[in-house]
Amino acid sequence: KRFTVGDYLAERLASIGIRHHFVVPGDYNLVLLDKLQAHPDLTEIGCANELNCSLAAEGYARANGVSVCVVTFSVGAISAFNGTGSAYSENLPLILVSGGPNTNDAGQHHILHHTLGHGGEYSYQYEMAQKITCCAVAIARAEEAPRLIDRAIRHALLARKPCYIEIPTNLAGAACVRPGPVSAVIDPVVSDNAALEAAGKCAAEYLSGKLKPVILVGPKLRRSGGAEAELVKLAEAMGCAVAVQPAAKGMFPEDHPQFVGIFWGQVGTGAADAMVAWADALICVGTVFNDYSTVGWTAMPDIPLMVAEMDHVTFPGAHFSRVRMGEFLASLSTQVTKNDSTMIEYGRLKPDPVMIHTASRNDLLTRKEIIRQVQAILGKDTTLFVETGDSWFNGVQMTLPRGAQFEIEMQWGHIGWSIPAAFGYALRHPERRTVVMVGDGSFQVTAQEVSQMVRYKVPITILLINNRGYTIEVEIHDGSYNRIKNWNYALLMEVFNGGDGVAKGLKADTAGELADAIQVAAETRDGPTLVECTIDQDDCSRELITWGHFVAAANARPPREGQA
Ligand SMILES: C/C(NCc1cnc(C)nc1N)=C(/S)[C@H](O)COP(=O)(O)OP(=O)(O)O
Ligand SMILES: [Mg+2]
Repeated sequence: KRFTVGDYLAERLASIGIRHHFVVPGDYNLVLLDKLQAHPDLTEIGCANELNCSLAAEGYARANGVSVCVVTFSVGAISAFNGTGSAYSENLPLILVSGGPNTNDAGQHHILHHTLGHGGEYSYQYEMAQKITCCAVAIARAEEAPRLIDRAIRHALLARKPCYIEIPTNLAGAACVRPGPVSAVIDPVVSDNAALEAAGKCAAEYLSGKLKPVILVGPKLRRSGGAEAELVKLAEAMGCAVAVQPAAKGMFPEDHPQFVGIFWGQVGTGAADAMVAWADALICVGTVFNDYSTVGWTAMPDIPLMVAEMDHVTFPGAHFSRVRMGEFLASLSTQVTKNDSTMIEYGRLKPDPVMIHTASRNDLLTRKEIIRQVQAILGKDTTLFVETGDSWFNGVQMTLPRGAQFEIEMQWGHIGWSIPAAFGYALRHPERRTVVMVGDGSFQVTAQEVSQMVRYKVPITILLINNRGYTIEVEIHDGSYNRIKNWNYALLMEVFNGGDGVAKGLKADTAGELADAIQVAAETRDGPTLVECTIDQDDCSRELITWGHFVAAANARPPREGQA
């Protein structure tokens, strides 16, 4: 049997640990899909559309570390660019593979279907892909496939960013040599010893004489290839307070005695805001200070920072390249001296879930009651996905028990991300309980992927918070455009079952109905359970209103002199 370009790609994908590939077929990629499907370690997962396909791959990369999405040229890839953008901004190595035109058509003024129809060059997609990936390759001859495929995949793994591989429809089945050792693609970059040592000395200087050091954890702690264990070791060597940015929730254990809460300005939790403001030294690990995580730039640390990133460390007045985060944290934890002055009584988190009043069964459902009931089901094997919307604030306020995971897409913030992303994630982690909190507006964007959860029997609990519209936008700046057409969401499961599925769609208008629905979902392992939770349109968190005000103010800043 001839070994082909498609087989080469399949072999590489399997050898870097991918077990599921997300696809939407099209005549530019059918032969390629045959080759991928033929690989014994790869399972083909069909998606309803390419936006969902790319977002499912984004979610899979959260679980697996790397993922692949395979689409057809132009009409497919341009939708998949959105999930690729999410992977880029969320630092996830998603491999975007697109079928491409037959190599005989380029430069012949042939007008091809699915393309812009000008009969000219067909490199526009590859050029667009270069903007949203760390490495884009378009294979023009089978002989160059191994070099280009290996280069793209290695770049993605090292940079923790998506890459792009374009394979013409008539090359997927062309003869190709077999891949060499996979170590050539996956071997990590290690620190430069001299830089590592110098960075350690600089850190000791930065910390010496400081009275109140605090560690601030950001999302790139995990996204940089996981230095979470080293971070706990450093924190325990110092004994100081540890605050966590909202997009990093769950990356430091919340039951740890040094955890002081989520640092999100005045909408954070516990003592985090006060402790970060009080610190005289901040060790920032994988932090991202964007407009949303700083509450419209109102919650920015105002002291000189020490920042550890995936492959460099910076201090006030010093920068050290090729210092890997994990190695730096590990070496630092052997050098620092204990300084637990920030572990004051005020900082110790009180588990506040008990503070929420328990509604009686017939009470109309409220946001707080939903939080209370979801908090009660969080366990060591739960992963909670929180969608853009008030679900961000509801989820951030929950307390994660040891082992519970939290997934949020706070940099890209694409409403609807959570449905396909949770689907991709749960395929890779069938042993975990995946729970999604998603608003009605977001759900309407990618609802089709629930049918794939039914098809692949993925046990996900979807808590759809129906507050009749785009409430985040209402709090930022209201208008008619924030109203949406209400659906009968619970009935959708009948539609998605299509006569042969068994998934359940339940409606919860009262506290009792929610409790019953959560119980049904907990017992359902052979497919998703959708619970439509009805709450009042104005029942949103105080934090959303505060945050919305400051984000609106940041958006409204007048143009600078000469910009108007
Ligand atoms: C429309 C938009 N953001 C703008 C937006 C528009 N388009 C995409 C793809 N992503 C986005 N974030 C947002 S946050 C809605 O309030 C979400 O509504 P919903 O899911 O219903 O949640 P809440 O009611 O809790 O806000
Ligand atoms: Mg809503």
